[in-house]
Amino acid sequence: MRTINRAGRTGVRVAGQDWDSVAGDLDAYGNALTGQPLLSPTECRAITALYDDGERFRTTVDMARHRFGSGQYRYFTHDLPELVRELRAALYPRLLPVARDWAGKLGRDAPWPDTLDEWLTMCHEAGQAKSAQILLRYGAGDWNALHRDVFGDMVFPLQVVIGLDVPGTDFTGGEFIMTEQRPRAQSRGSSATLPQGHGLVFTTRDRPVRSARGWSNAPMRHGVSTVRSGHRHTLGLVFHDAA
Ligand SMILES: O=C(O)CCC(=O)C(=O)O
Ligand SMILES: [Fe+2]
Repeated sequence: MRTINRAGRTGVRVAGQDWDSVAGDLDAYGNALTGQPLLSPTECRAITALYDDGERFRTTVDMARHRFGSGQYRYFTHDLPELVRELRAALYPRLLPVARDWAGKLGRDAPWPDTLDEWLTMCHEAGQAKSAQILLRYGAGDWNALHRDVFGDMVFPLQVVIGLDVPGTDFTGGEFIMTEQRPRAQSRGSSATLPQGHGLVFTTRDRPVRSARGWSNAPMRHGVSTVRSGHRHTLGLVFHDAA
């Protein structure tokens, strides 16, 4: 795709985000929008156009068939588009301080090395060797059930979804939604509309929340509310690989 030569810009855009603000929102809500786009509208359209290029993907999931909701998503092969590879590698070290901080608060090991490549080698050696990067396509009536993208013991605690369409113009409905299961209490919900090209960083499995005795573990789930009209595409970046 033509964006290949501009892939270096992605690293610049990742570096230009206000990561302190992202970390603050992650601590408060378990999810955080990037304040600035990670992808230009042209790049968003180029990635969306890949959806119909079957060679790019290792598997296609019909969400209704698995009772995951309604709609479709496709797992990229390891031969990721340059832009996607660069984005994932640039995001990993930005999320690492939060991952390590959360593990410390929960009294857990923090097995994640400084670079994504080293972490992926660990995933592969542990038997999680398949690409987990996905492109999702939702039409009117489609939705994504509340879930967690965990494929085994190797888990990076944060992931990123990037909106590829313009909400309100290309589609209506289709909000990103999250629930936080509070210790010994009812769950809290949150939602986000993803502006085109913007990323939403969110909790993969669980996160520390303050409790009377220090920190408790709050299980989190994410999904997408029903798309009312149009089409909604997203790029899902997960930092561990799949089994
Ligand atoms: O389409 C979305 O906003 C969320 C997709 C999703 O489940 C993910 O990226 O893990
Ligand atoms: Fe997901």
